[in-house]
Amino acid sequence: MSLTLNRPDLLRAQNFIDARWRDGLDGRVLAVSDPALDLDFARVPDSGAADARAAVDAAFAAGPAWRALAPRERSRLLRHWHDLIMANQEDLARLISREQGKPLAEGRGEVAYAASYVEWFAEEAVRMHGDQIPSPSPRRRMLAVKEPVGVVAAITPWNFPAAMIARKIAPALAAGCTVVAKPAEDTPLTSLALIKLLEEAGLPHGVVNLVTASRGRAAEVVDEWLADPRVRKITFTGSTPVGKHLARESAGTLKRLSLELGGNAPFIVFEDADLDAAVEGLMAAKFRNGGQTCVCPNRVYVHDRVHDAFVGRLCARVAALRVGPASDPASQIGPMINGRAVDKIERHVQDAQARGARVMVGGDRVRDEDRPGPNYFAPTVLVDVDGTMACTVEETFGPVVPVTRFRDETAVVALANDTPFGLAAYFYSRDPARIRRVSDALESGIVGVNAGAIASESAPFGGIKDSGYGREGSRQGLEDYLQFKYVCEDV
Ligand SMILES: NC(=O)c1ccc[n+]([C@@H]2O[C@H](COP(=O)([O-])OP(=O)(O)OC[C@H]3O[C@@H](n4cnc5c(N)ncnc54)[C@H](O)[C@@H]3O)[C@@H](O)[C@H]2O)c1
Ligand SMILES: O=C[C@H](O)CS(=O)(=O)O
Repeated sequence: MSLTLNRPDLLRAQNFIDARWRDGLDGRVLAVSDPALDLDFARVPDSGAADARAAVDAAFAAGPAWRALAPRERSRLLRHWHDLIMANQEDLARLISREQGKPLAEGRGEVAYAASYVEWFAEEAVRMHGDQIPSPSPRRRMLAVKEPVGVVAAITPWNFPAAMIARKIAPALAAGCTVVAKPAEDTPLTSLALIKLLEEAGLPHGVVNLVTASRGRAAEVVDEWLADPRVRKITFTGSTPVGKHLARESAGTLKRLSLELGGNAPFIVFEDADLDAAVEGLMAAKFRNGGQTCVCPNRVYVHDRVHDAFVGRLCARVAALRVGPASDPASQIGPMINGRAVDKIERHVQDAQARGARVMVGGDRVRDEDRPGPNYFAPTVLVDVDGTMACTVEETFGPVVPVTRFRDETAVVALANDTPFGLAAYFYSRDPARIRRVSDALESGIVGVNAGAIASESAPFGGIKDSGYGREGSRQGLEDYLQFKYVCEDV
């Protein structure tokens, strides 16, 4: 099925380096597949080290002029980019849904979410205030000046192909940095379209450069950036193993790092919770993007006293979810990104069942005339889940809700924290003292209290422990692209 765009020129097939759209230097190409049918529908360059080097050459050369540009001018470019993104929201949503699989309504929502980061940092660009330090002597002037870190390498995942790259490029540009970027091999088209719009917004030559590469050549491209001393920062969103690899390999040139990694979020329903609110919060947090979200609940703990009532209401809502392709406006759960993802989800469900869990809803792949592709999995609720099961230890990254009973607050908080990860955690309670206790005790970068939809450009997004470090969005998000210079002047 062809991809219909109001602006066909937003479907790009080349890298963007030094303000030129160009093929990969060795001519190799990467097919882009539609997860709904597992069929290739587009081609982009399968870039290598030479393309990566050319991107850094351009970004490094563009650095001084971009850094010297008045912050208000950088802000104006970002505001124009924001306006162009929103003016092309439908086309960008279609690209997201086609290459990533999420329902079109979610694609539209992601475009607006991505644009909100661009708008936020258009506003922050003119607020990069340093400090004048009180001097011990009238002859001495002491300043703490904020300066851009320099060339930034941005590497992004497939699950939010617009939002993840927008929330890296926008603060980098606001801070006065230049950028080389590589999107995930499954979803390069959205990033390329966003760069096309950034070019139209007036991006100067070399300020942002994007190369695409296959999974097999991603390391070749990124290793080039890791070894290049001109690259001063890596901002990465993706799996923890790759994040740890980048941290190790960037040590040679002591780059700054922002790592937004994997998660294993607990979702706790206490006996005093508003059960309807908790069900709606779980539905919002769990089934966004079919569960392919780093902050989605991966473990659900429900107090024994309300377990059966909660599970009954939850199962009714989950059973009603419609699974299907983005081309069906009624779809609420799209295909998973690829066969590897579906295999992992199936492995988690079968492992849980083998260890004693019961399937209340779903539990299997879905494939029929309405869902002809191989990448659909039914929204699933498991009960009698325990900590020996893979679905509670590993990030499932799919539409599976594993439910465990608990009776004691201290014990359930210990369970919630019993993971190497620490990105997001959620709980529902109407007891103010408990809300304070549990918010303080949970080991995660983000805590949702009686709230399932927590993402916002104005909040510091990021994790602790094996979920990484650094923050994206908020005032803090700009600091990751800045460094202090202490100026001490005797007059
Ligand atoms: N914390 C967050 O904000 C956040 C957001 C989205 C996804 N994630 C995590 O990402 C994972 C799923 O995304 P994914 O499958 O794209 O992750 P991934 O780590 O496999 O890939 C992420 C990016 O890294 C690149 N990459 C892969 N191997 C590489 C290597 N050896 N060297 C250099 N680059 C390499 C990929 O091409 C891609 O662009 C999940 O664990 C999810 O939790 C985290
Ligand atoms: O998948 C990870 C994303 O960062 C989630 S969110 O869109 O920022 O909530």
